[in-house]
Amino acid sequence: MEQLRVLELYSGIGGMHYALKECRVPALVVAAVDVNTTANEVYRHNFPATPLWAKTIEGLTLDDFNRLDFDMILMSPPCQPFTRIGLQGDVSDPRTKSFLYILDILPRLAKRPRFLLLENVKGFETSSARDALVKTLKDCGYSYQEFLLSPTCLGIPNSRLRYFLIARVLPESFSFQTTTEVLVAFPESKRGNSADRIPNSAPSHAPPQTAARGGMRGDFLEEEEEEEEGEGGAGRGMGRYLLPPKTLLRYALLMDIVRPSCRRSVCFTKGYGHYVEGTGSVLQSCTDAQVETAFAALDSLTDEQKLLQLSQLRLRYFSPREIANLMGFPSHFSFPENTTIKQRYRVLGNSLNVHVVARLIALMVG
Ligand SMILES: C[S@@+](CC[C@H](N)C(=O)[O-])C[C@H]1O[C@@H](n2cnc3c(N)ncnc32)[C@H](O)[C@@H]1O
Repeated sequence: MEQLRVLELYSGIGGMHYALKECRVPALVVAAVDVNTTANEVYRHNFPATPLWAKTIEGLTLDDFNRLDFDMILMSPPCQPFTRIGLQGDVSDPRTKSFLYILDILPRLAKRPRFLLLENVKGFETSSARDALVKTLKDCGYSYQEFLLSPTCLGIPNSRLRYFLIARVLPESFSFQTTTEVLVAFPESKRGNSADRIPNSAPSHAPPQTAARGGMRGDFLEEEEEEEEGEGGAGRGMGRYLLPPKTLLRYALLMDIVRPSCRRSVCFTKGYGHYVEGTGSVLQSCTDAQVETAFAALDSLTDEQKLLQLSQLRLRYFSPREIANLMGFPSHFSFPENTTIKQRYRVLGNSLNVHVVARLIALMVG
């Protein structure tokens, strides 16, 4: 296959770019576009050779698009207009404007891209934005398939249920039978191509199949460096991720606690490390202690006693590196030194599972 020219829209920290590399399709990202300064710094740090356009998508003209002469669009438009906890502003939310602009540009391009992949949150599938996308694709002569997939379906111990759509320009056809239903698992390829083999052959940080057996330890977690910790355990090593006393007291009962041997964790979102409820799991780093004992009769204790009891578990946040591991970022992915921990959580929370998208790209082009 000749090298595909890929346009990465809403590029963030480059989750799509890593997925493209992982699936080993000969491809070149001809431009990545995003307005977020922090995300762009991380992107540039990891992909210094890729042209990064730090501007709004609505700011690109039809000529700009045509000059890029691309074969594939990979995109993750902002998801807030479609989330359950958002206001579900859908197409009337100003954050959907750039996406509608892309739909307006697509039929007017000098050359229709052969492939298109979109990622968004669960909820997008029932939106008017999705209806507009599907209508545009049909009008422009694409076949498409929609999915709701979580990394757990690849044996990765992290939930992140997301909507995906892959499209291919007719008369080219997909290697699997498309359906109008939203698929919740990867379909079997009729061509017996490489889509199913990606996680085995790719140089990924953690082969999902071993993760399914071994839990998080070894494959996803960083070493605990106890000797580096300062007073109270909140030193420079992993101790810096310990939950502060205030958080322990206020939110202990609301947290999703996992042990290193666990094969699950909840979706990490952009507020992780800052807000506790519903933003991601916390890790019980001392496994000698029992959760049941630490939580026993908490109501009857003074704050001081509660803290003493809860601190046996050594509950800590997953580090940004660990979250990147769970999201399938390769071990050579890194952050610029000046990116704060809070910024790291934010941009990771906005990103995607690289292994899931790698599979989808392989399925799309296969
Ligand atoms: C869901 S995140 C995409 C994350 C990306 N796939 C990754 O792996 O990090 C959406 C991104 O779109 C960017 N964005 C939102 N509106 C934009 C616009 N109008 N033009 C360009 N970028 C935009 C945000 O800055 C954010 O980084």
